[in-house]
Amino acid sequence: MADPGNGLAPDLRKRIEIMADHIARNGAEFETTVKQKNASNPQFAFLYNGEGAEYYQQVLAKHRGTQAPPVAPLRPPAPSPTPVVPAPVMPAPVMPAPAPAGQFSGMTAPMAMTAMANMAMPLASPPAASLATLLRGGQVQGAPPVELADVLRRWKEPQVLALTPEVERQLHGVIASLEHMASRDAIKSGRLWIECNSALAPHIASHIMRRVSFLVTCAHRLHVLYLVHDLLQTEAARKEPLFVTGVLMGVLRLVQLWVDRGILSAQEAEEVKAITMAKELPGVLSPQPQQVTAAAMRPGVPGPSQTMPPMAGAPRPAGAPCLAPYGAPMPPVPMLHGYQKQALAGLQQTGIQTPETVPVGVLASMIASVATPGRHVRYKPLDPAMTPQTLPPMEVPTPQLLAKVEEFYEDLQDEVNSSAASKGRFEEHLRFDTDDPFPQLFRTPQSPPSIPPVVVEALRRAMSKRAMPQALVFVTGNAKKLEEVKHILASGEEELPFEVTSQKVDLPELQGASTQEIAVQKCRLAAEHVKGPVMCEDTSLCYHALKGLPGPYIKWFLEKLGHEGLNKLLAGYEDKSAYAQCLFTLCAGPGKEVHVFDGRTEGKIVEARGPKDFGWDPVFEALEGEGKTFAEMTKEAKNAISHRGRALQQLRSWLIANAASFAEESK
Ligand SMILES: O=c1[nH]c(=O)c2ncn([C@@H]3O[C@H](COP(=O)(O)OP(=O)(O)OP(=O)(O)O)[C@@H](O)[C@H]3O)c2[nH]1
Ligand SMILES: [Mg+2]
Repeated sequence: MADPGNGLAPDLRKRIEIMADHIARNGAEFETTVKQKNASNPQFAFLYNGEGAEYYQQVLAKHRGTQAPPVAPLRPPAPSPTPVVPAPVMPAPVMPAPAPAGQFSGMTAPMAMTAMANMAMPLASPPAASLATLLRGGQVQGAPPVELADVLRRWKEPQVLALTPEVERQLHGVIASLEHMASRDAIKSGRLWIECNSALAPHIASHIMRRVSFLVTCAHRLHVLYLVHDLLQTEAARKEPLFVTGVLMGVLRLVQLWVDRGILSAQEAEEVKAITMAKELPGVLSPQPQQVTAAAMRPGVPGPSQTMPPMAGAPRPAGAPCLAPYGAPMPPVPMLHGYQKQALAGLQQTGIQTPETVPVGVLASMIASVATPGRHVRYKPLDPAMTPQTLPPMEVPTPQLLAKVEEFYEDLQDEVNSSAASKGRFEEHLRFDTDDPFPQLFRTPQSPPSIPPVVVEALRRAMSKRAMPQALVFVTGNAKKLEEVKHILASGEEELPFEVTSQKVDLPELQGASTQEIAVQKCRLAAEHVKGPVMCEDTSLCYHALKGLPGPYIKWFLEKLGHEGLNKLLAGYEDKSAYAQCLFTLCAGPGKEVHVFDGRTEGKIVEARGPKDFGWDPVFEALEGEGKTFAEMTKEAKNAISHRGRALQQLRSWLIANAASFAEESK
């Protein structure tokens, strides 16, 4: 087919393309107005089937994703028999669209949260004005005109105050808890946390905004949005909202931003604004919700219950975490191209409408409801059936996690059994517990009165336990070492402030490096492997006559030469002395500092005596061993003087002295 644009003057082509773009974005009323304004302008004859009309229809159809209608033969514009009253047009945006980076900084809490609605979902594109149709199920009458330019002039960006690292860390935890699922519990505890920190609400909201920009999956964004939704709903149900004031202007500005970005047409924005300004929430939706929904869904586009793809421009490499680690530099802001609207599928709308029964994109009306004095929104907690979850398969809870849950419920039960006493203690904690690792969480005057103190206390205790690492993993491939380490730790006077578990991993060991370097490298690998706090050890047997050899390579010497060979190595030397060295290493997690603890025992190499179940024990006679080889000694006697016992004793003392900082480092 011939290109109808061929042969047109370049400037006419350009004019046509620009006009088609504007009209496609701004809708039918915009087109009507432009036509009326240019009825006698030959430069826009293509609007009236004049020169370039076919090309114009083609470009327009391309923008709208439809087929171009056939163009009628050239004819002059028909004079209108009656004067046509121009339809209202959206005022031209007076604010430039902000750059993507930092676009949400400086917003108030609710505004920032509203903006999240904007960012939360890449959705299906309903037909034009379907958003309004879904919202209203009929005409919105009497919406007062909004002087947008005036609103925008008066609206000021609020100052953003920094959060303390501790609060930011806790917020990170709240967001991370929503990565896979917006479970009731996760939403509820997230909301309680924000409420407990309501004095910092605007700060928290802007931080949520910042972090939400970097969440890779839309499911995660959506879940954070549910948290915000729940928070606002709870706020709305309060007589005196904690922090939502002066929201309306922010909402209006956001609507304008949505128009600027092509998310809403001018027509849709006008209707959203009308709803935001309306005195009442819209009534019951259309009696045929299924039909509305079907019309709003585009075939082939995943519905809310299906898996949504990650945001455009932010592909997630396999296995990469959804949430940037706390304190990590943020990656570039994902582009927001591709955001489109969608209705929630399958909503059965009956009875009084609450904001939750309205598709998520309608946060504007929710917030306006909250912000307007005297307007009350019925609170309805999140219903998982109404909140689509795009979940990866659930991980099976680890026995450790289950044990912690068990412990929590035991604590709770204890508290219920002695509630009077616990109440007193709870109040005491509120005032005096300066060691509380989560002070902001439980010491604010606005702790919700609805939470029974026993629950808060149990939660506080559970959380302070969480301040310690769940487990310190001893990584070794050597069962005999593990046996000795367990024995040494169990027999110590002071209990290690960490629960030591073990993982059997044969880690590769550096060659040609010093014993110290080998041990440090081994521990780093272990921390990477475990992704958490670890301890390791590396044992050497060093002959003085051989200037420290075999040293860290004793494992391979022993394997190839056996006990006899280990003796023969010294055949040509008078000096049979040697020392056993154990380097215990400790690391709080991947990339963290490795602490080294060096334990040594002097002795000499002798002919094998005693049980042969552990390494070179039968050929090593310690100076303090009263003539016995390590193999001939009891476990207790060996551990009391052994290289391992000594290194582990140092590690234990260090950990006891540095428990809090190590626990902090391992988070
Ligand atoms: O008689 C012994 N008394 C000990 O007290 C002792 N501690 C370690 N060893 C042996 O010395 C080599 C060290 O190598 P090593 O530190 O790399 O250990 P490993 O590779 O077996 O385990 P790990 O590295 O996974 O922890 C290995 O052959 C160990 O069996 C010992 N022999
Ligand atoms: Mg080894």
